[in-house]
Amino acid sequence: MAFKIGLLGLGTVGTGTVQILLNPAQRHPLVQELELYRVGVRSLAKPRSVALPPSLITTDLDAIVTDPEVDIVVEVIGGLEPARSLILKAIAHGKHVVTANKAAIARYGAEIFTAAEAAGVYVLLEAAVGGGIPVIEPLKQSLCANRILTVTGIINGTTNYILTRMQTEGGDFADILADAQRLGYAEADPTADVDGMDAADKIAILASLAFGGRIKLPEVHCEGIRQVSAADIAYADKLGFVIKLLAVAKRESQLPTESTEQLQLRVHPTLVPKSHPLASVNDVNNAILIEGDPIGQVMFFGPGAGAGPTASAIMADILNIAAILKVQQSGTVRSHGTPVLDPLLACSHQSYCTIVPIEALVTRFYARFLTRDSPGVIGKLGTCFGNHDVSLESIVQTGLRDNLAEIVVVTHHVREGNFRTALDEIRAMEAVSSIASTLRVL
Ligand SMILES: NC(=O)C1=CN([C@@H]2O[C@H](COP(=O)(O)OP(=O)(O)OC[C@H]3O[C@@H](n4cnc5c(N)ncnc54)[C@H](OP(=O)(O)O)[C@@H]3O)[C@@H](O)[C@H]2O)C=CC1
Ligand SMILES: N[C@@H](CC=O)C(=O)O
Ligand code: NA
Repeated sequence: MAFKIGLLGLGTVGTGTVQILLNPAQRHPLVQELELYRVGVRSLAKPRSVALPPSLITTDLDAIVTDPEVDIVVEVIGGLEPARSLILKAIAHGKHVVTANKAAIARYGAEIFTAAEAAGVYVLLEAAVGGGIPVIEPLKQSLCANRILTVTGIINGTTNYILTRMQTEGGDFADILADAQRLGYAEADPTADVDGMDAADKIAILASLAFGGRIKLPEVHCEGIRQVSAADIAYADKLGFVIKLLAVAKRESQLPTESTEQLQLRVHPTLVPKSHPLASVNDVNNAILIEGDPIGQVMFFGPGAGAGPTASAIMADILNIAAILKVQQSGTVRSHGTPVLDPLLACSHQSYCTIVPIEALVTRFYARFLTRDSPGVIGKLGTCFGNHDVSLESIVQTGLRDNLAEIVVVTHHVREGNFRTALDEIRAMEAVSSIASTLRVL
């Protein structure tokens, strides 16, 4: 008997998923036991790049998630509503759910997973982070014996694509973003990509899995790439760095004996040393570097967006569920009432993680100043930083821009609050025209 799939959405990811479902040859034999039963869309009139019988397609998505015949609902419509309500309704009707929707999971994960636990169904989301890269399942299963210390990732394909092209060809931001949209990488509203919110959603999901607690999304510090200029990219290059939008989740207390469990959780453009493994992750590729005890460092790398890669992750989740259903059907697993869920696949956190405020963060910074070209300015900047306990690794005048001296500073590890206070004082100095940019350094 085939497992029936109710697919919500036939856009980039939905189409990629249908292409796999309709072409099972040379894939896992279980793919042949899946039946594309209904497909929900917004517009029946829209031309589709996959040929499906019109009777399969409907605009009544409610009817799909409540249909007693459907075993697995695949939600790839995106956005918050009606995605959230449809997922909850599917769960209430005993359906397992597969979703790529990091925005909905990062905001409503607590509600969704609590409902799934009560109903005894799985909600799987491999496609939601890192597109085609297997990272959710490895975190839940292959790495589950580790104490995770840090998760550092390039987890937005659109911004990595934009930064890579700005770096290599110095192209125009708007043109490159339009290319990312055309290639199906960007969200329906690309603001979420460009301003870091998409990466914030994803790091919240990864942190929850890595550190075993729920995350309040507004506590994730989030900066996007709009302020990254061609000048910063050029200076970073001269100093031996590339600029990447990094998402970081880090346990503050590295010792298991320390009682307070606090996390750093942040997304921001970062100067990454060219020798670092994340520096060479280019274009739409994503990479997630995980440090755990006892494994050490392990990096997951691959295509972070696009139809085929994301559909690969969706299909992995569908097949995981189908495999469990098959075992249950064969009678080797008996369940009474609500089925018992596989604890490594399900998600049952109850408590919230504590996030450290960004002012308390200790990190390195790069800053670029435009000042009057007069004697003593570098000294004044250095003294001000020193007064606030901000130790400098380098301070150089790089040249003149618009008749102003351009001074670039790289700090040692400093407390963010101290650095910001020093900047406030520097901004008020008569000789300082502007602080053109500040970026963190890995
Ligand atoms: N694109 C990518 O590379 C990746 C996307 N994701 C996630 O996957 C999800 C889907 O993304 P993507 O495929 O790019 O999105 P698209 O915009 O390409 O497709 C969305 C699909 O959902 C349908 N849809 C949207 N809203 C409704 C609604 N209210 N009622 C009925 N149907 C609706 C649309 O119908 P119609 O076709 O009729 O307009 C369309 O078929 C998102 O959550 C996204 O974040 C995750 C990883 C990578
Ligand atoms: N818009 C996202 C798509 C995948 O999650 C991205 O660019 O990474
Ligand atoms: Na993934």
